Amino acid sequence: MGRKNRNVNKFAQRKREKREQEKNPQVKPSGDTRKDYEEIVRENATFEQYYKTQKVCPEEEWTTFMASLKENLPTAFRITGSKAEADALMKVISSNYFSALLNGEVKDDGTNEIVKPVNVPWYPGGFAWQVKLSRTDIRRSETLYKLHNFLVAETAAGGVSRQEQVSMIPPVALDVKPHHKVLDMCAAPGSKTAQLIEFLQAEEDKMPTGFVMANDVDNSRCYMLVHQAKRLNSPCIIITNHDSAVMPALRVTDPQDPSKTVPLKFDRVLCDVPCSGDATLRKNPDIWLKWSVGNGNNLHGIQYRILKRGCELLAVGGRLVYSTCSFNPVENEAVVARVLREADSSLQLRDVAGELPGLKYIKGMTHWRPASKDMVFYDKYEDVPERWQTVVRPQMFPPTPEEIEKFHLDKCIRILPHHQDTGGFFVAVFEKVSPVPWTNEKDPQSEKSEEKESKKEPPQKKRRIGGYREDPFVFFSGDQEDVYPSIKEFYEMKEDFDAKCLLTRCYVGKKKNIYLVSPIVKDVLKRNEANIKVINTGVKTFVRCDNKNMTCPFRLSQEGLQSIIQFIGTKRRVDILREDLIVVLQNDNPSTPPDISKFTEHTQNQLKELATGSCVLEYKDKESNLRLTLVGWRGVHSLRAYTATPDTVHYLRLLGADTSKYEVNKFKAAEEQSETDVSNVDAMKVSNAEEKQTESVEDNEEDTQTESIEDAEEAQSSK
Ligand SMILES: C[S@@+](CC[C@H](N)C(=O)[O-])C[C@H]1O[C@@H](n2cnc3c(N)ncnc32)[C@H](O)[C@@H]1O
Repeated sequence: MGRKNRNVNKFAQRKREKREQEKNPQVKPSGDTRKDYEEIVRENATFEQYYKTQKVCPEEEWTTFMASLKENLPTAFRITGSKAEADALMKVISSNYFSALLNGEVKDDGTNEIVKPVNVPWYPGGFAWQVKLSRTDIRRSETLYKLHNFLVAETAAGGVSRQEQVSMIPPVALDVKPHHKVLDMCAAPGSKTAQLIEFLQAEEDKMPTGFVMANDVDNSRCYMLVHQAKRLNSPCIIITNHDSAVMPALRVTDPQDPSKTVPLKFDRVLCDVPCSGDATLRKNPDIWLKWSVGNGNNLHGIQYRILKRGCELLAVGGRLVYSTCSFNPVENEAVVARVLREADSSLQLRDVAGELPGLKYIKGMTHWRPASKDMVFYDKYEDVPERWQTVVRPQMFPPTPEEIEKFHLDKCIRILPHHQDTGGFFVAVFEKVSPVPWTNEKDPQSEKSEEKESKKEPPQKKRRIGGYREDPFVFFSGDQEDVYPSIKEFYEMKEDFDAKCLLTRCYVGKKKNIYLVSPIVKDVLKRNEANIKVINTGVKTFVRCDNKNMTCPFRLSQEGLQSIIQFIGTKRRVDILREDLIVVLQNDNPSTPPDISKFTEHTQNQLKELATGSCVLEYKDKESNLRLTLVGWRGVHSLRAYTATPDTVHYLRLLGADTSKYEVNKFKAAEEQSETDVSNVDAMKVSNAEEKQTESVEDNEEDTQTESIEDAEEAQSSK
């Protein structure tokens, strides 16, 4: 029997498939079951019997509950970025991309009702939207081609995150602030991690003092997290690859005495655990075919162990969210109750309904009946036949009347699909009021042994982690570092910038990219080198560009600009006017950058004083407070921006400029193709296949686009 290879490189596999598909558009990429989904009979008698018995839904709502589960899932998305940027994008969406929907031009296929976009009431800032159309509906509608293009491009630029509405709840319930140390225990593919980072970075212009550690046991899925982190350009994220049930104990510098360390405890922990996923039936209809009562039973153990470890790593006074996309009380309340039972009042459930205004839900359950695979239900463990006793465990049973009083499981939140036309979801919010009794959190002896552990010598060469070779993380030694003095001089780096937070990914050889991490991230990495498997960290801040008439061999990188700009002096900054920035962005062909004579006198005067090379283009709209900062390049006679295409379009949109050259109407394109003797049907097929491909990878695949564009531009400008 062949052994399952956990370490298949899914990105490489997808790229191979993409190449295959370009040759033959009829070939479906692996995992693309969308067409099959339309053919799936959305029924499962065992599923119905199980959940009817559990009473997961009030009896009078059962028919609506089941009917809703059989419908396709609406599309939901969030607007990201700073408040001013998100406000500007909201305006653009309402006036340009929602116009067909707001004008009542789009109707629901089934009910023929007019489809209107719904603002999600409980999402902070009103930045989340839901439209009662599936992704496929939007993709296939000519009326909505602009909205579709917008969603795809803005997802790539990081202006929008497409995410199921209910999946947005845990990070909001976690209430993350910029100073929090946050652990996301089961993070991949990373939609919630992205939200955590957004909340952490809520204060524009300030580097957060907290950080997010995003962990996943699956090595290849960790690279989906790398993609998310890259979109958000954060110096405050560490991606790790551990079984979170045995997540290592980490240490940080003692703030009272920097010569010592203290255990790292997290202010916020997210346990979005692996689950049977049966509340995602609307998005994943194949679950109708394979649902079994055994799935939930089998997952209870690992869910409990992850939650328990999360509670250990949580700081006293901190908050932990446990969530699943399952309806099953064995995966939900039973896990919560099991940990509360062991916690002996050190943990308490918190009622967060008030923090999610307008969210419809039902309260957590206090009674359920575990079942074995043969669909026999049990009221107590003693009734379970011996052959099922290793599967149906005593801890899966509901709490006693005394425990019901004590645990307050009714503070858990259950969302059913018909509540607000979403998938189902379960959320429990814990607060830690004292150390958990099963660990020796107060015992200095145990802390000492942990300290010894984390003081091991760092590995001197690349480590092999889960089958992949990870490049090392090599920190600068400050002003003594060979390349830093030229960077410091060229960009007039301020004295309070800690160059020791810069790092490269090689011990020897020419440094190509220089990354930046925040001081706390650096501390965590340095103090725990020997016992954490770090997959990625740091935001690309400087990129080598030799032969460019520059006294400094490094240009700025757009990814890291936001994090470093506060430390850059005035010499390399250009205060650019709106009309000039539009000229720069609209002339985005790197081989024909706009001539300096094309700009206003205001901008030209500054450029006269600016030596050739990398610079910062700064634009501020006084009325809206919208501030854009872009990496520019002052050529001998020209000025251009160093932005990848999705970012260019994003900035043009924010500036209210014309983006029509990027708004390809694939339906018109297909028509034109059919006129040139290509079958209309075939052209549409190709176009649809390409888009399916984009959609299937957009949330998952590493974003190589920015890199390749930057490389191409670099090649151009070094000519
Ligand atoms: C429900 S998904 C998480 C979704 C993610 N939080 C998001 O919002 O995108 C569960 C994840 O848990 C990971 N996982 C499963 N067992 C794990 C373990 N023992 N430790 C850490 N991660 C685990 C899986 O690889 C999977 O990526």
